Amino acid sequence: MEEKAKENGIAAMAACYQKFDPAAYLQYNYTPPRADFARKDSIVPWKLACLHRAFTEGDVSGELLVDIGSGPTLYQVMSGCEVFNKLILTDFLEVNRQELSRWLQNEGGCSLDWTPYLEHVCKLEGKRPSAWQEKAGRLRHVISDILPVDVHCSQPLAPETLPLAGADCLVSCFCLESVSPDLPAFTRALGHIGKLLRPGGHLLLIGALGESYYFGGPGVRIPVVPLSEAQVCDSLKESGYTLIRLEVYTLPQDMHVGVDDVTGVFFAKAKKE
Ligand SMILES: C[S@@+](CC[C@H](N)C(=O)[O-])C[C@H]1O[C@@H](n2cnc3c(N)ncnc32)[C@H](O)[C@@H]1O
Ligand SMILES: O=[N+]([O-])c1ccc2c(c1)CN[C@@H](CO)C2
Repeated sequence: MEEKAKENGIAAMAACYQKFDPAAYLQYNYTPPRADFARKDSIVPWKLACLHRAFTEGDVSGELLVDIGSGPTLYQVMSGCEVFNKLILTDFLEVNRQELSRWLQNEGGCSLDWTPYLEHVCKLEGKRPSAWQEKAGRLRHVISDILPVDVHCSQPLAPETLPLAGADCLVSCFCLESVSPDLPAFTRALGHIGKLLRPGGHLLLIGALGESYYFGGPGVRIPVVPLSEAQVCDSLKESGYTLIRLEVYTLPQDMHVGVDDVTGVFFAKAKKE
């Protein structure tokens, strides 16, 4: 595809995000039924279990963890914050970075109460749920920056952000396929973020399968690259990763809540070659 068409597709996606509504997005995806800690088949507990296992099975280590496309959410780093001493959150939109900063400053005004998430991850770690306050304190202690990011740039973060060797681990959830105009752009973005990762570092990637759109707020319809498992595996391989594990969650009927047409969620643990 010639350069102008690529640029137009990326610009169109950026325009879609100008009306993204963090509070609505959190309401749609991070409250019951999709985030129901009493249900074994709820999506968020499944994601937290995948992340807990991936961060604690012994092969992931280092100093710096970077979350690409954090949005207004924190669940994705609640296990990783126990393994890394420095954590950088990133997002394309200031409204999301501001939502994260409000939580970090602990001065109220957050759109979602993360306590049930912190309690659930404590339980996964064999701690009593009331240890959630220590976990919140650990998370606030290790988050060093909340920075702008653009995965369509060959350098998604400002160059001085990372040590020369790169990050030791990346996590990215529901970002690349939700911000790319097509599959080639998704694969290019995967390559761009891979350059932030040191050789031998790990990528933990969560994303939507079979999704063609989602609502990022009332009436804010955002197109998504509909991915299959095979396409995820091919894109990882093409972008210089070795796949360690791919897990798939298929949505039960009552997890379809009218905010998207996602059919499944994938969790990939991969290593940069
Ligand atoms: C579907 S949300 C995912 C949020 C969160 N990671 C989660 O797990 O729910 C997609 C995020 O990608 C961000 N985004 C949009 N364009 C982007 C770009 N070009 N590069 C990086 N992130 C982008 C949006 O601001 C939004 O926060
Ligand atoms: O069920 N979930 O936990 C969940 C969380 C976030 C998102 C989805 C599902 C599906 N749509 C994506 C945007 O492409 C965002």
